[in-house]
Amino acid sequence: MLTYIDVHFIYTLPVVAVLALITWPFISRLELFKIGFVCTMAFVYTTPWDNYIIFHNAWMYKPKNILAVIGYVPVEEYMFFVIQTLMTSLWALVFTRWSPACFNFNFNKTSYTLIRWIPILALVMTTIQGYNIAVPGKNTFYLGCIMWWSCPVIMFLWYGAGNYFVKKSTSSAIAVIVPTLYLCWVDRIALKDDVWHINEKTSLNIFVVDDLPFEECLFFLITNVIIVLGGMAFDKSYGLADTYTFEFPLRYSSSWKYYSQQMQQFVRAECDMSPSPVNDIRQCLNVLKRASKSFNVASLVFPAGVRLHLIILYAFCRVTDDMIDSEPKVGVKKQKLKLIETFIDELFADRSADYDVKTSMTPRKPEVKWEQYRLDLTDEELSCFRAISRISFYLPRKPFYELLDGYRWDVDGKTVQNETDLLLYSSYVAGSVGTLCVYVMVYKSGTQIDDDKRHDFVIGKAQQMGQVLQIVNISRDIVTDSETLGRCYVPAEYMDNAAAVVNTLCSDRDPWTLGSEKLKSYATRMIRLANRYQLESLEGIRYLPYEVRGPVLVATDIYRGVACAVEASPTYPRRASLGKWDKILVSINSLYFKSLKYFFQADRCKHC
Ligand SMILES: CC(C)=CCC/C(C)=C/CC/C(C)=C/CC/C(C)=C/[C@@H]1[C@@H](COP(=O)(O)OP(=O)(O)O)[C@]1(C)CC/C=C(\C)CC/C=C(\C)CCC=C(C)C
Repeated sequence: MLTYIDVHFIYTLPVVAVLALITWPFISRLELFKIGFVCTMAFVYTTPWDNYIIFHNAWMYKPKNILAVIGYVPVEEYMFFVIQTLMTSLWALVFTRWSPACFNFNFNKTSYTLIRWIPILALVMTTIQGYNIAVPGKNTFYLGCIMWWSCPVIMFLWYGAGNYFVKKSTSSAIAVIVPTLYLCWVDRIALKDDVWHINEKTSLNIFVVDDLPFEECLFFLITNVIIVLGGMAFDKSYGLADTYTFEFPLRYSSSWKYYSQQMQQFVRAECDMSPSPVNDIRQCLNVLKRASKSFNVASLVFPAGVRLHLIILYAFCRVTDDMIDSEPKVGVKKQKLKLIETFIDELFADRSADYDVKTSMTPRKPEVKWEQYRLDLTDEELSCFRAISRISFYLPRKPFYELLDGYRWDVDGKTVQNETDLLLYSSYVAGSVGTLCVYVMVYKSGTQIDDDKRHDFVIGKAQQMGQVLQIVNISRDIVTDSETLGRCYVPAEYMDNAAAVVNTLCSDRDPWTLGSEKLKSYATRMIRLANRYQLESLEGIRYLPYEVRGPVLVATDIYRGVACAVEASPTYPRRASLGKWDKILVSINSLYFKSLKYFFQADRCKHC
């Protein structure tokens, strides 16, 4: 004989536990706030209704099957409000987190208005109808109570997030239907075992399957719609703030100003906003997808806001790097470099120091003279420039100028004489990127590194990590750098006859004549150099916001997998890479297991 608490121990809590195990790496501060808020609202909104309905005997419990009663409701039922909300929210997280929120915005005014208002009209009528038929003692009582109780809250949520819910209809449907079917199945077991009993006098006595009244199915369906819609209301609001950084300038914090901004984000119809930032982000994502499978996969595990801004940062770095690399004429290369430099000067014209950032209440839009860029850039490049200009207010200027120093190195055709040169070049083009990634992750997680010593320590490690990845990149690309760019980053000190080898790689562009063995020996030596710094650089991870520690490890481990592929190959591979499944396995291992190490002793910093 089952009791109510048995139902939780056997059927609901284990499912929540499994879902929590699957989703914990994705539960960022914002996600935690969202789930906590939806659970609290579910509890507060359902408690009076449930007391009212049990008071009117719509359903009842045998005293021996429950632990205790508060008001008219068993404690296990109060637990149910929270457990169901947790279960459905975690399940929904698995299905709804993968595409950037802004891609689900509806910019068509007519369809937006129809999708917003027609269901609201229907819900108003259903509320009134529900109120009329919810007469205690009548067989429409339970149905009527569900109708008048649920419709107002759906109406409210639909106003802000209905269009978003519709745009994401497939994942919304999976998020709602699966937990509904599961809870109906559990309900049927409990009803059969008489854990609770639905009063035939206040129910329609229509059964969806034997022993399962229609109202019970409707109840689970509607409550799951409310939970999923509630979660999506947050996703849409967060998405608006991530996309329209100047219109919604406050980042996540527990302050009334932020909550009020969030309310504005919730009610704001995205069709009243410009679609241009979203189109730019789409272009940025195309750049990432085309250029780097590794970072594309890794980006998926970052919290949504961090991910979006990392994509923008990646795309800007990628297109500027390509602008220089893909141009054969040195003169034009120099002009392009100048153009990028002018843009960076304009972006950071208001800064007084290298690491001065503008994160105050209303970040100033940088004054960029777009006409010259419209003339000289492709549409895709222009999109990436516009996108970075929307997030540059919280980024420091120094790393951008370091990136320029790296590009200048290439334009000037400087050679890499020794490992010191290799490390310097790598710190310019990738150490700088590491610093910028830290600023994105800290700002978008709503945290800050207050302590100067700790800031310097973390930035140092991020730069080191960038250098490590760049050296791996160079070890992998000896052949492509030579064939496509006529360039060599292998330190001359590694070569027996440096002038001849550099000539073969840079002028003849014929790397294979050096022999696979020699190429592999250069690569292996550089990878050994990278390995020397790699472990050290990982020490910085534990001081990053907790929600990005696992994802950073995924990004760096996937990328470092390339080094293993080079080392494991018997000959020098043309372009070593990890297969799709290897990337997935590395991600799972880094996210769920290896990252655990960085969650402990986070505050015992030996170095700062
Ligand atoms: C997840 C995600 C989207 C991350 C984006 C990271 C980012 C902004 C990368 C910019 C990459 C870029 C195009 C830079 C221009 C210079 C360059 C070519 C650098 C090389 C990158 C390789 O990119 P590529 O497009 O060639 O990729 P494929 O090889 O084709 O797959 C680099 C090797 C640099 C990469 C360096 C980083 C990502 C910095 C790593 C450091 C951190 C994430 C900070 C970690 C923090 C601590 C405290 C350790």
